[in-house]
Amino acid sequence: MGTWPTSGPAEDRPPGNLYLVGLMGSGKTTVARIVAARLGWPWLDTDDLVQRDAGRTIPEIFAAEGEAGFRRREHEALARVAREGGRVVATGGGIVLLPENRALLRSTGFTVYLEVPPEELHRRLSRGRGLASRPLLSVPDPLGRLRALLAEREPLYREVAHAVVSGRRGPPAAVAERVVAAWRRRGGS
Ligand SMILES: Nc1ncnc2c1ncn2[C@@H]1O[C@H](COP(=O)(O)OP(=O)(O)O)[C@@H](O)[C@H]1O
Ligand SMILES: O=C(O)C1=C[C@@H](OP(=O)(O)O)[C@@H](O)[C@H](O)C1
Ligand SMILES: [Mg+2]
Repeated sequence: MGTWPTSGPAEDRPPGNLYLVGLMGSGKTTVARIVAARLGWPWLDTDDLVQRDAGRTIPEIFAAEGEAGFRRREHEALARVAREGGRVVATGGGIVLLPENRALLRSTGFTVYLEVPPEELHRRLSRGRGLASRPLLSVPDPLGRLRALLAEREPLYREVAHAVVSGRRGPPAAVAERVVAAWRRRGGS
């Protein structure tokens, strides 16, 4: 973990972004909106940008272009957001797979890893379209897949994170408060 530029009063909207990373179901999309409301910043989700640009849903992009096509689009979305700055940014869980994305997350903002165990992710995503809307979890053993993804990605989340926050317990608003607290303490990690 490293430092992040801290010029200006603590509550100013900074030049960089506040990024949320973590596995599918860790609450990135839900928590980003609440953090943004608390800080008075705009927010966005790289998955929304990708879907808007493609004119297709994520399952449709995976079906038509494969995971590699999705990753290319996700990188383009992140690169654009990184140039603009000043937002709370929910990312997709696989954003850390590309080294160029990891470099952007390290250097263009403050990145928080929302840590949640796979069993809790599986519980959350088993409701509604949580599994069906995520192609990597549309498999016979989604919990096994989540465990495998965690083993592969956890070192990458830790590599990019300026702070690690538990997203396991409490409602989304409580998790958002932990993220805001980590952001206010930024610079010392
Ligand atoms: N702190 C939480 N406690 C319980 N459920 C949560 C929490 N945060 C998010 N969820 C639920 O988990 C599911 C996945 O959340 P989402 O924000 O889409 O995660 P991500 O963007 O990281 O995949 C949603 O149904 C959401 O309502
Ligand atoms: O972990 C992943 O590789 C993915 C996570 C998803 O976003 P969430 O993490 O918001 O579910 C979405 O980008 C896509 O289905 C791939
Ligand atoms: Mg999301």
